[in-house]
Amino acid sequence: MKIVVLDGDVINPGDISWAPLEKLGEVVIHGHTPEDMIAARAAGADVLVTNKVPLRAATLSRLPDLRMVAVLATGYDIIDTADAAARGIPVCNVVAYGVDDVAQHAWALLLELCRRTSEHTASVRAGEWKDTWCYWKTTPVCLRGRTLGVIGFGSIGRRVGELGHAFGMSVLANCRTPRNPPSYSPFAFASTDQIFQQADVISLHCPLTDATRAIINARALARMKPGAILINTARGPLLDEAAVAEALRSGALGGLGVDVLAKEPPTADNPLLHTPNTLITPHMAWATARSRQNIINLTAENILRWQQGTPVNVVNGVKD
Ligand SMILES: NC(=O)C1=CN([C@@H]2O[C@H](COP(=O)(O)OP(=O)(O)OC[C@H]3O[C@@H](n4cnc5c(N)ncnc54)[C@H](O)[C@@H]3O)[C@@H](O)[C@H]2O)C=CC1
Ligand SMILES: O=C(O)C(=O)COP(=O)(O)O
Repeated sequence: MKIVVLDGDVINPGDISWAPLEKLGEVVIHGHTPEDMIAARAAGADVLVTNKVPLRAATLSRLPDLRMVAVLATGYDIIDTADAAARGIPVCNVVAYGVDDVAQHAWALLLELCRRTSEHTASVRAGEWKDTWCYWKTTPVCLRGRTLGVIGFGSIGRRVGELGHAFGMSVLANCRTPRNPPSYSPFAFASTDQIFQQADVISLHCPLTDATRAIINARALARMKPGAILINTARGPLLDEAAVAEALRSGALGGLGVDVLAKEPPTADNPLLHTPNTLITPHMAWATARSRQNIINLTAENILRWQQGTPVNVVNGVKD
């Protein structure tokens, strides 16, 4: 069994172990693979392991040896899963490897937008704390009593909701199939429209699909409460970035905290690089050593279960 990792550098810069994968067969690990080198590197591989190297239909058509794809992530929008299914190739993702990491990161962005600790530290360091015992550059925001809208109420969205409840917020949640409401209150399942209209804070935790692409567009922004805060730790293309930038510039949107952008790394003309009240982190919500090791462990488990004929976490319905 030959297993080829197309892009191992980000997930494992050397501080965690590939051993669980290496137990499964001959493993070749590439740091990164440009799209035009995928076919050559995949030659003879039964399993391709990818973190962010895309496997689109045109690429899959050039990989006759391929029998299984293992994604080193939860989000699998980089794979043409329908085309893989048509070729009988199962695609497996990693579920719930770092729920607390991503939820905590969403909250780090939100709390920073409400409290601006870095901005005030910079101000103090710049010598601006003088003549008075207290000052602020932006009025602090308290979240108790406000409404948190969570779009995508799976593993991460649910944890973000729990944290919202702990901060005294009412929680509204939107997902495809509303079920198993949490036990805390106030909580309600809601449509995206209700969330746009009622939430003071909106946090995105749905996958990127045709249904969710640009879910935050000019129309959605126009329905939001003036000064609402938007958090996106899911996928960049969930936002129409130009429309969000305009809403930030006009003040209609009070703050934006994102860990993901439509294009990563961003090009210099990304409109969110220059908007006010904006925090951007470089797709690192997931990246604790524990979570990265969890991904490798769970990917090895996905490959093992597929080898044994009892695949799990198959996202494109191919069961053998
Ligand atoms: N920034 C980062 O480092 C990370 C980002 N992610 C992103 O977060 C996303 C969520 O991760 P998990 O909570 O683990 O996934 P999950 O699969 O547990 O939850 C996703 C939820 O979204 C819902 N959903 C699907 N389509 C929807 C739609 N059209 N409208 C509303 N809700 C919809 C599903 O019903 C489910 O409740 C992933 O898809 C991934 O893109 C995940 C891990 C790390
Ligand atoms: O799991 C995901 O979907 C993430 O976004 C973060 O992890 P990744 O960079 O994709 O390995």
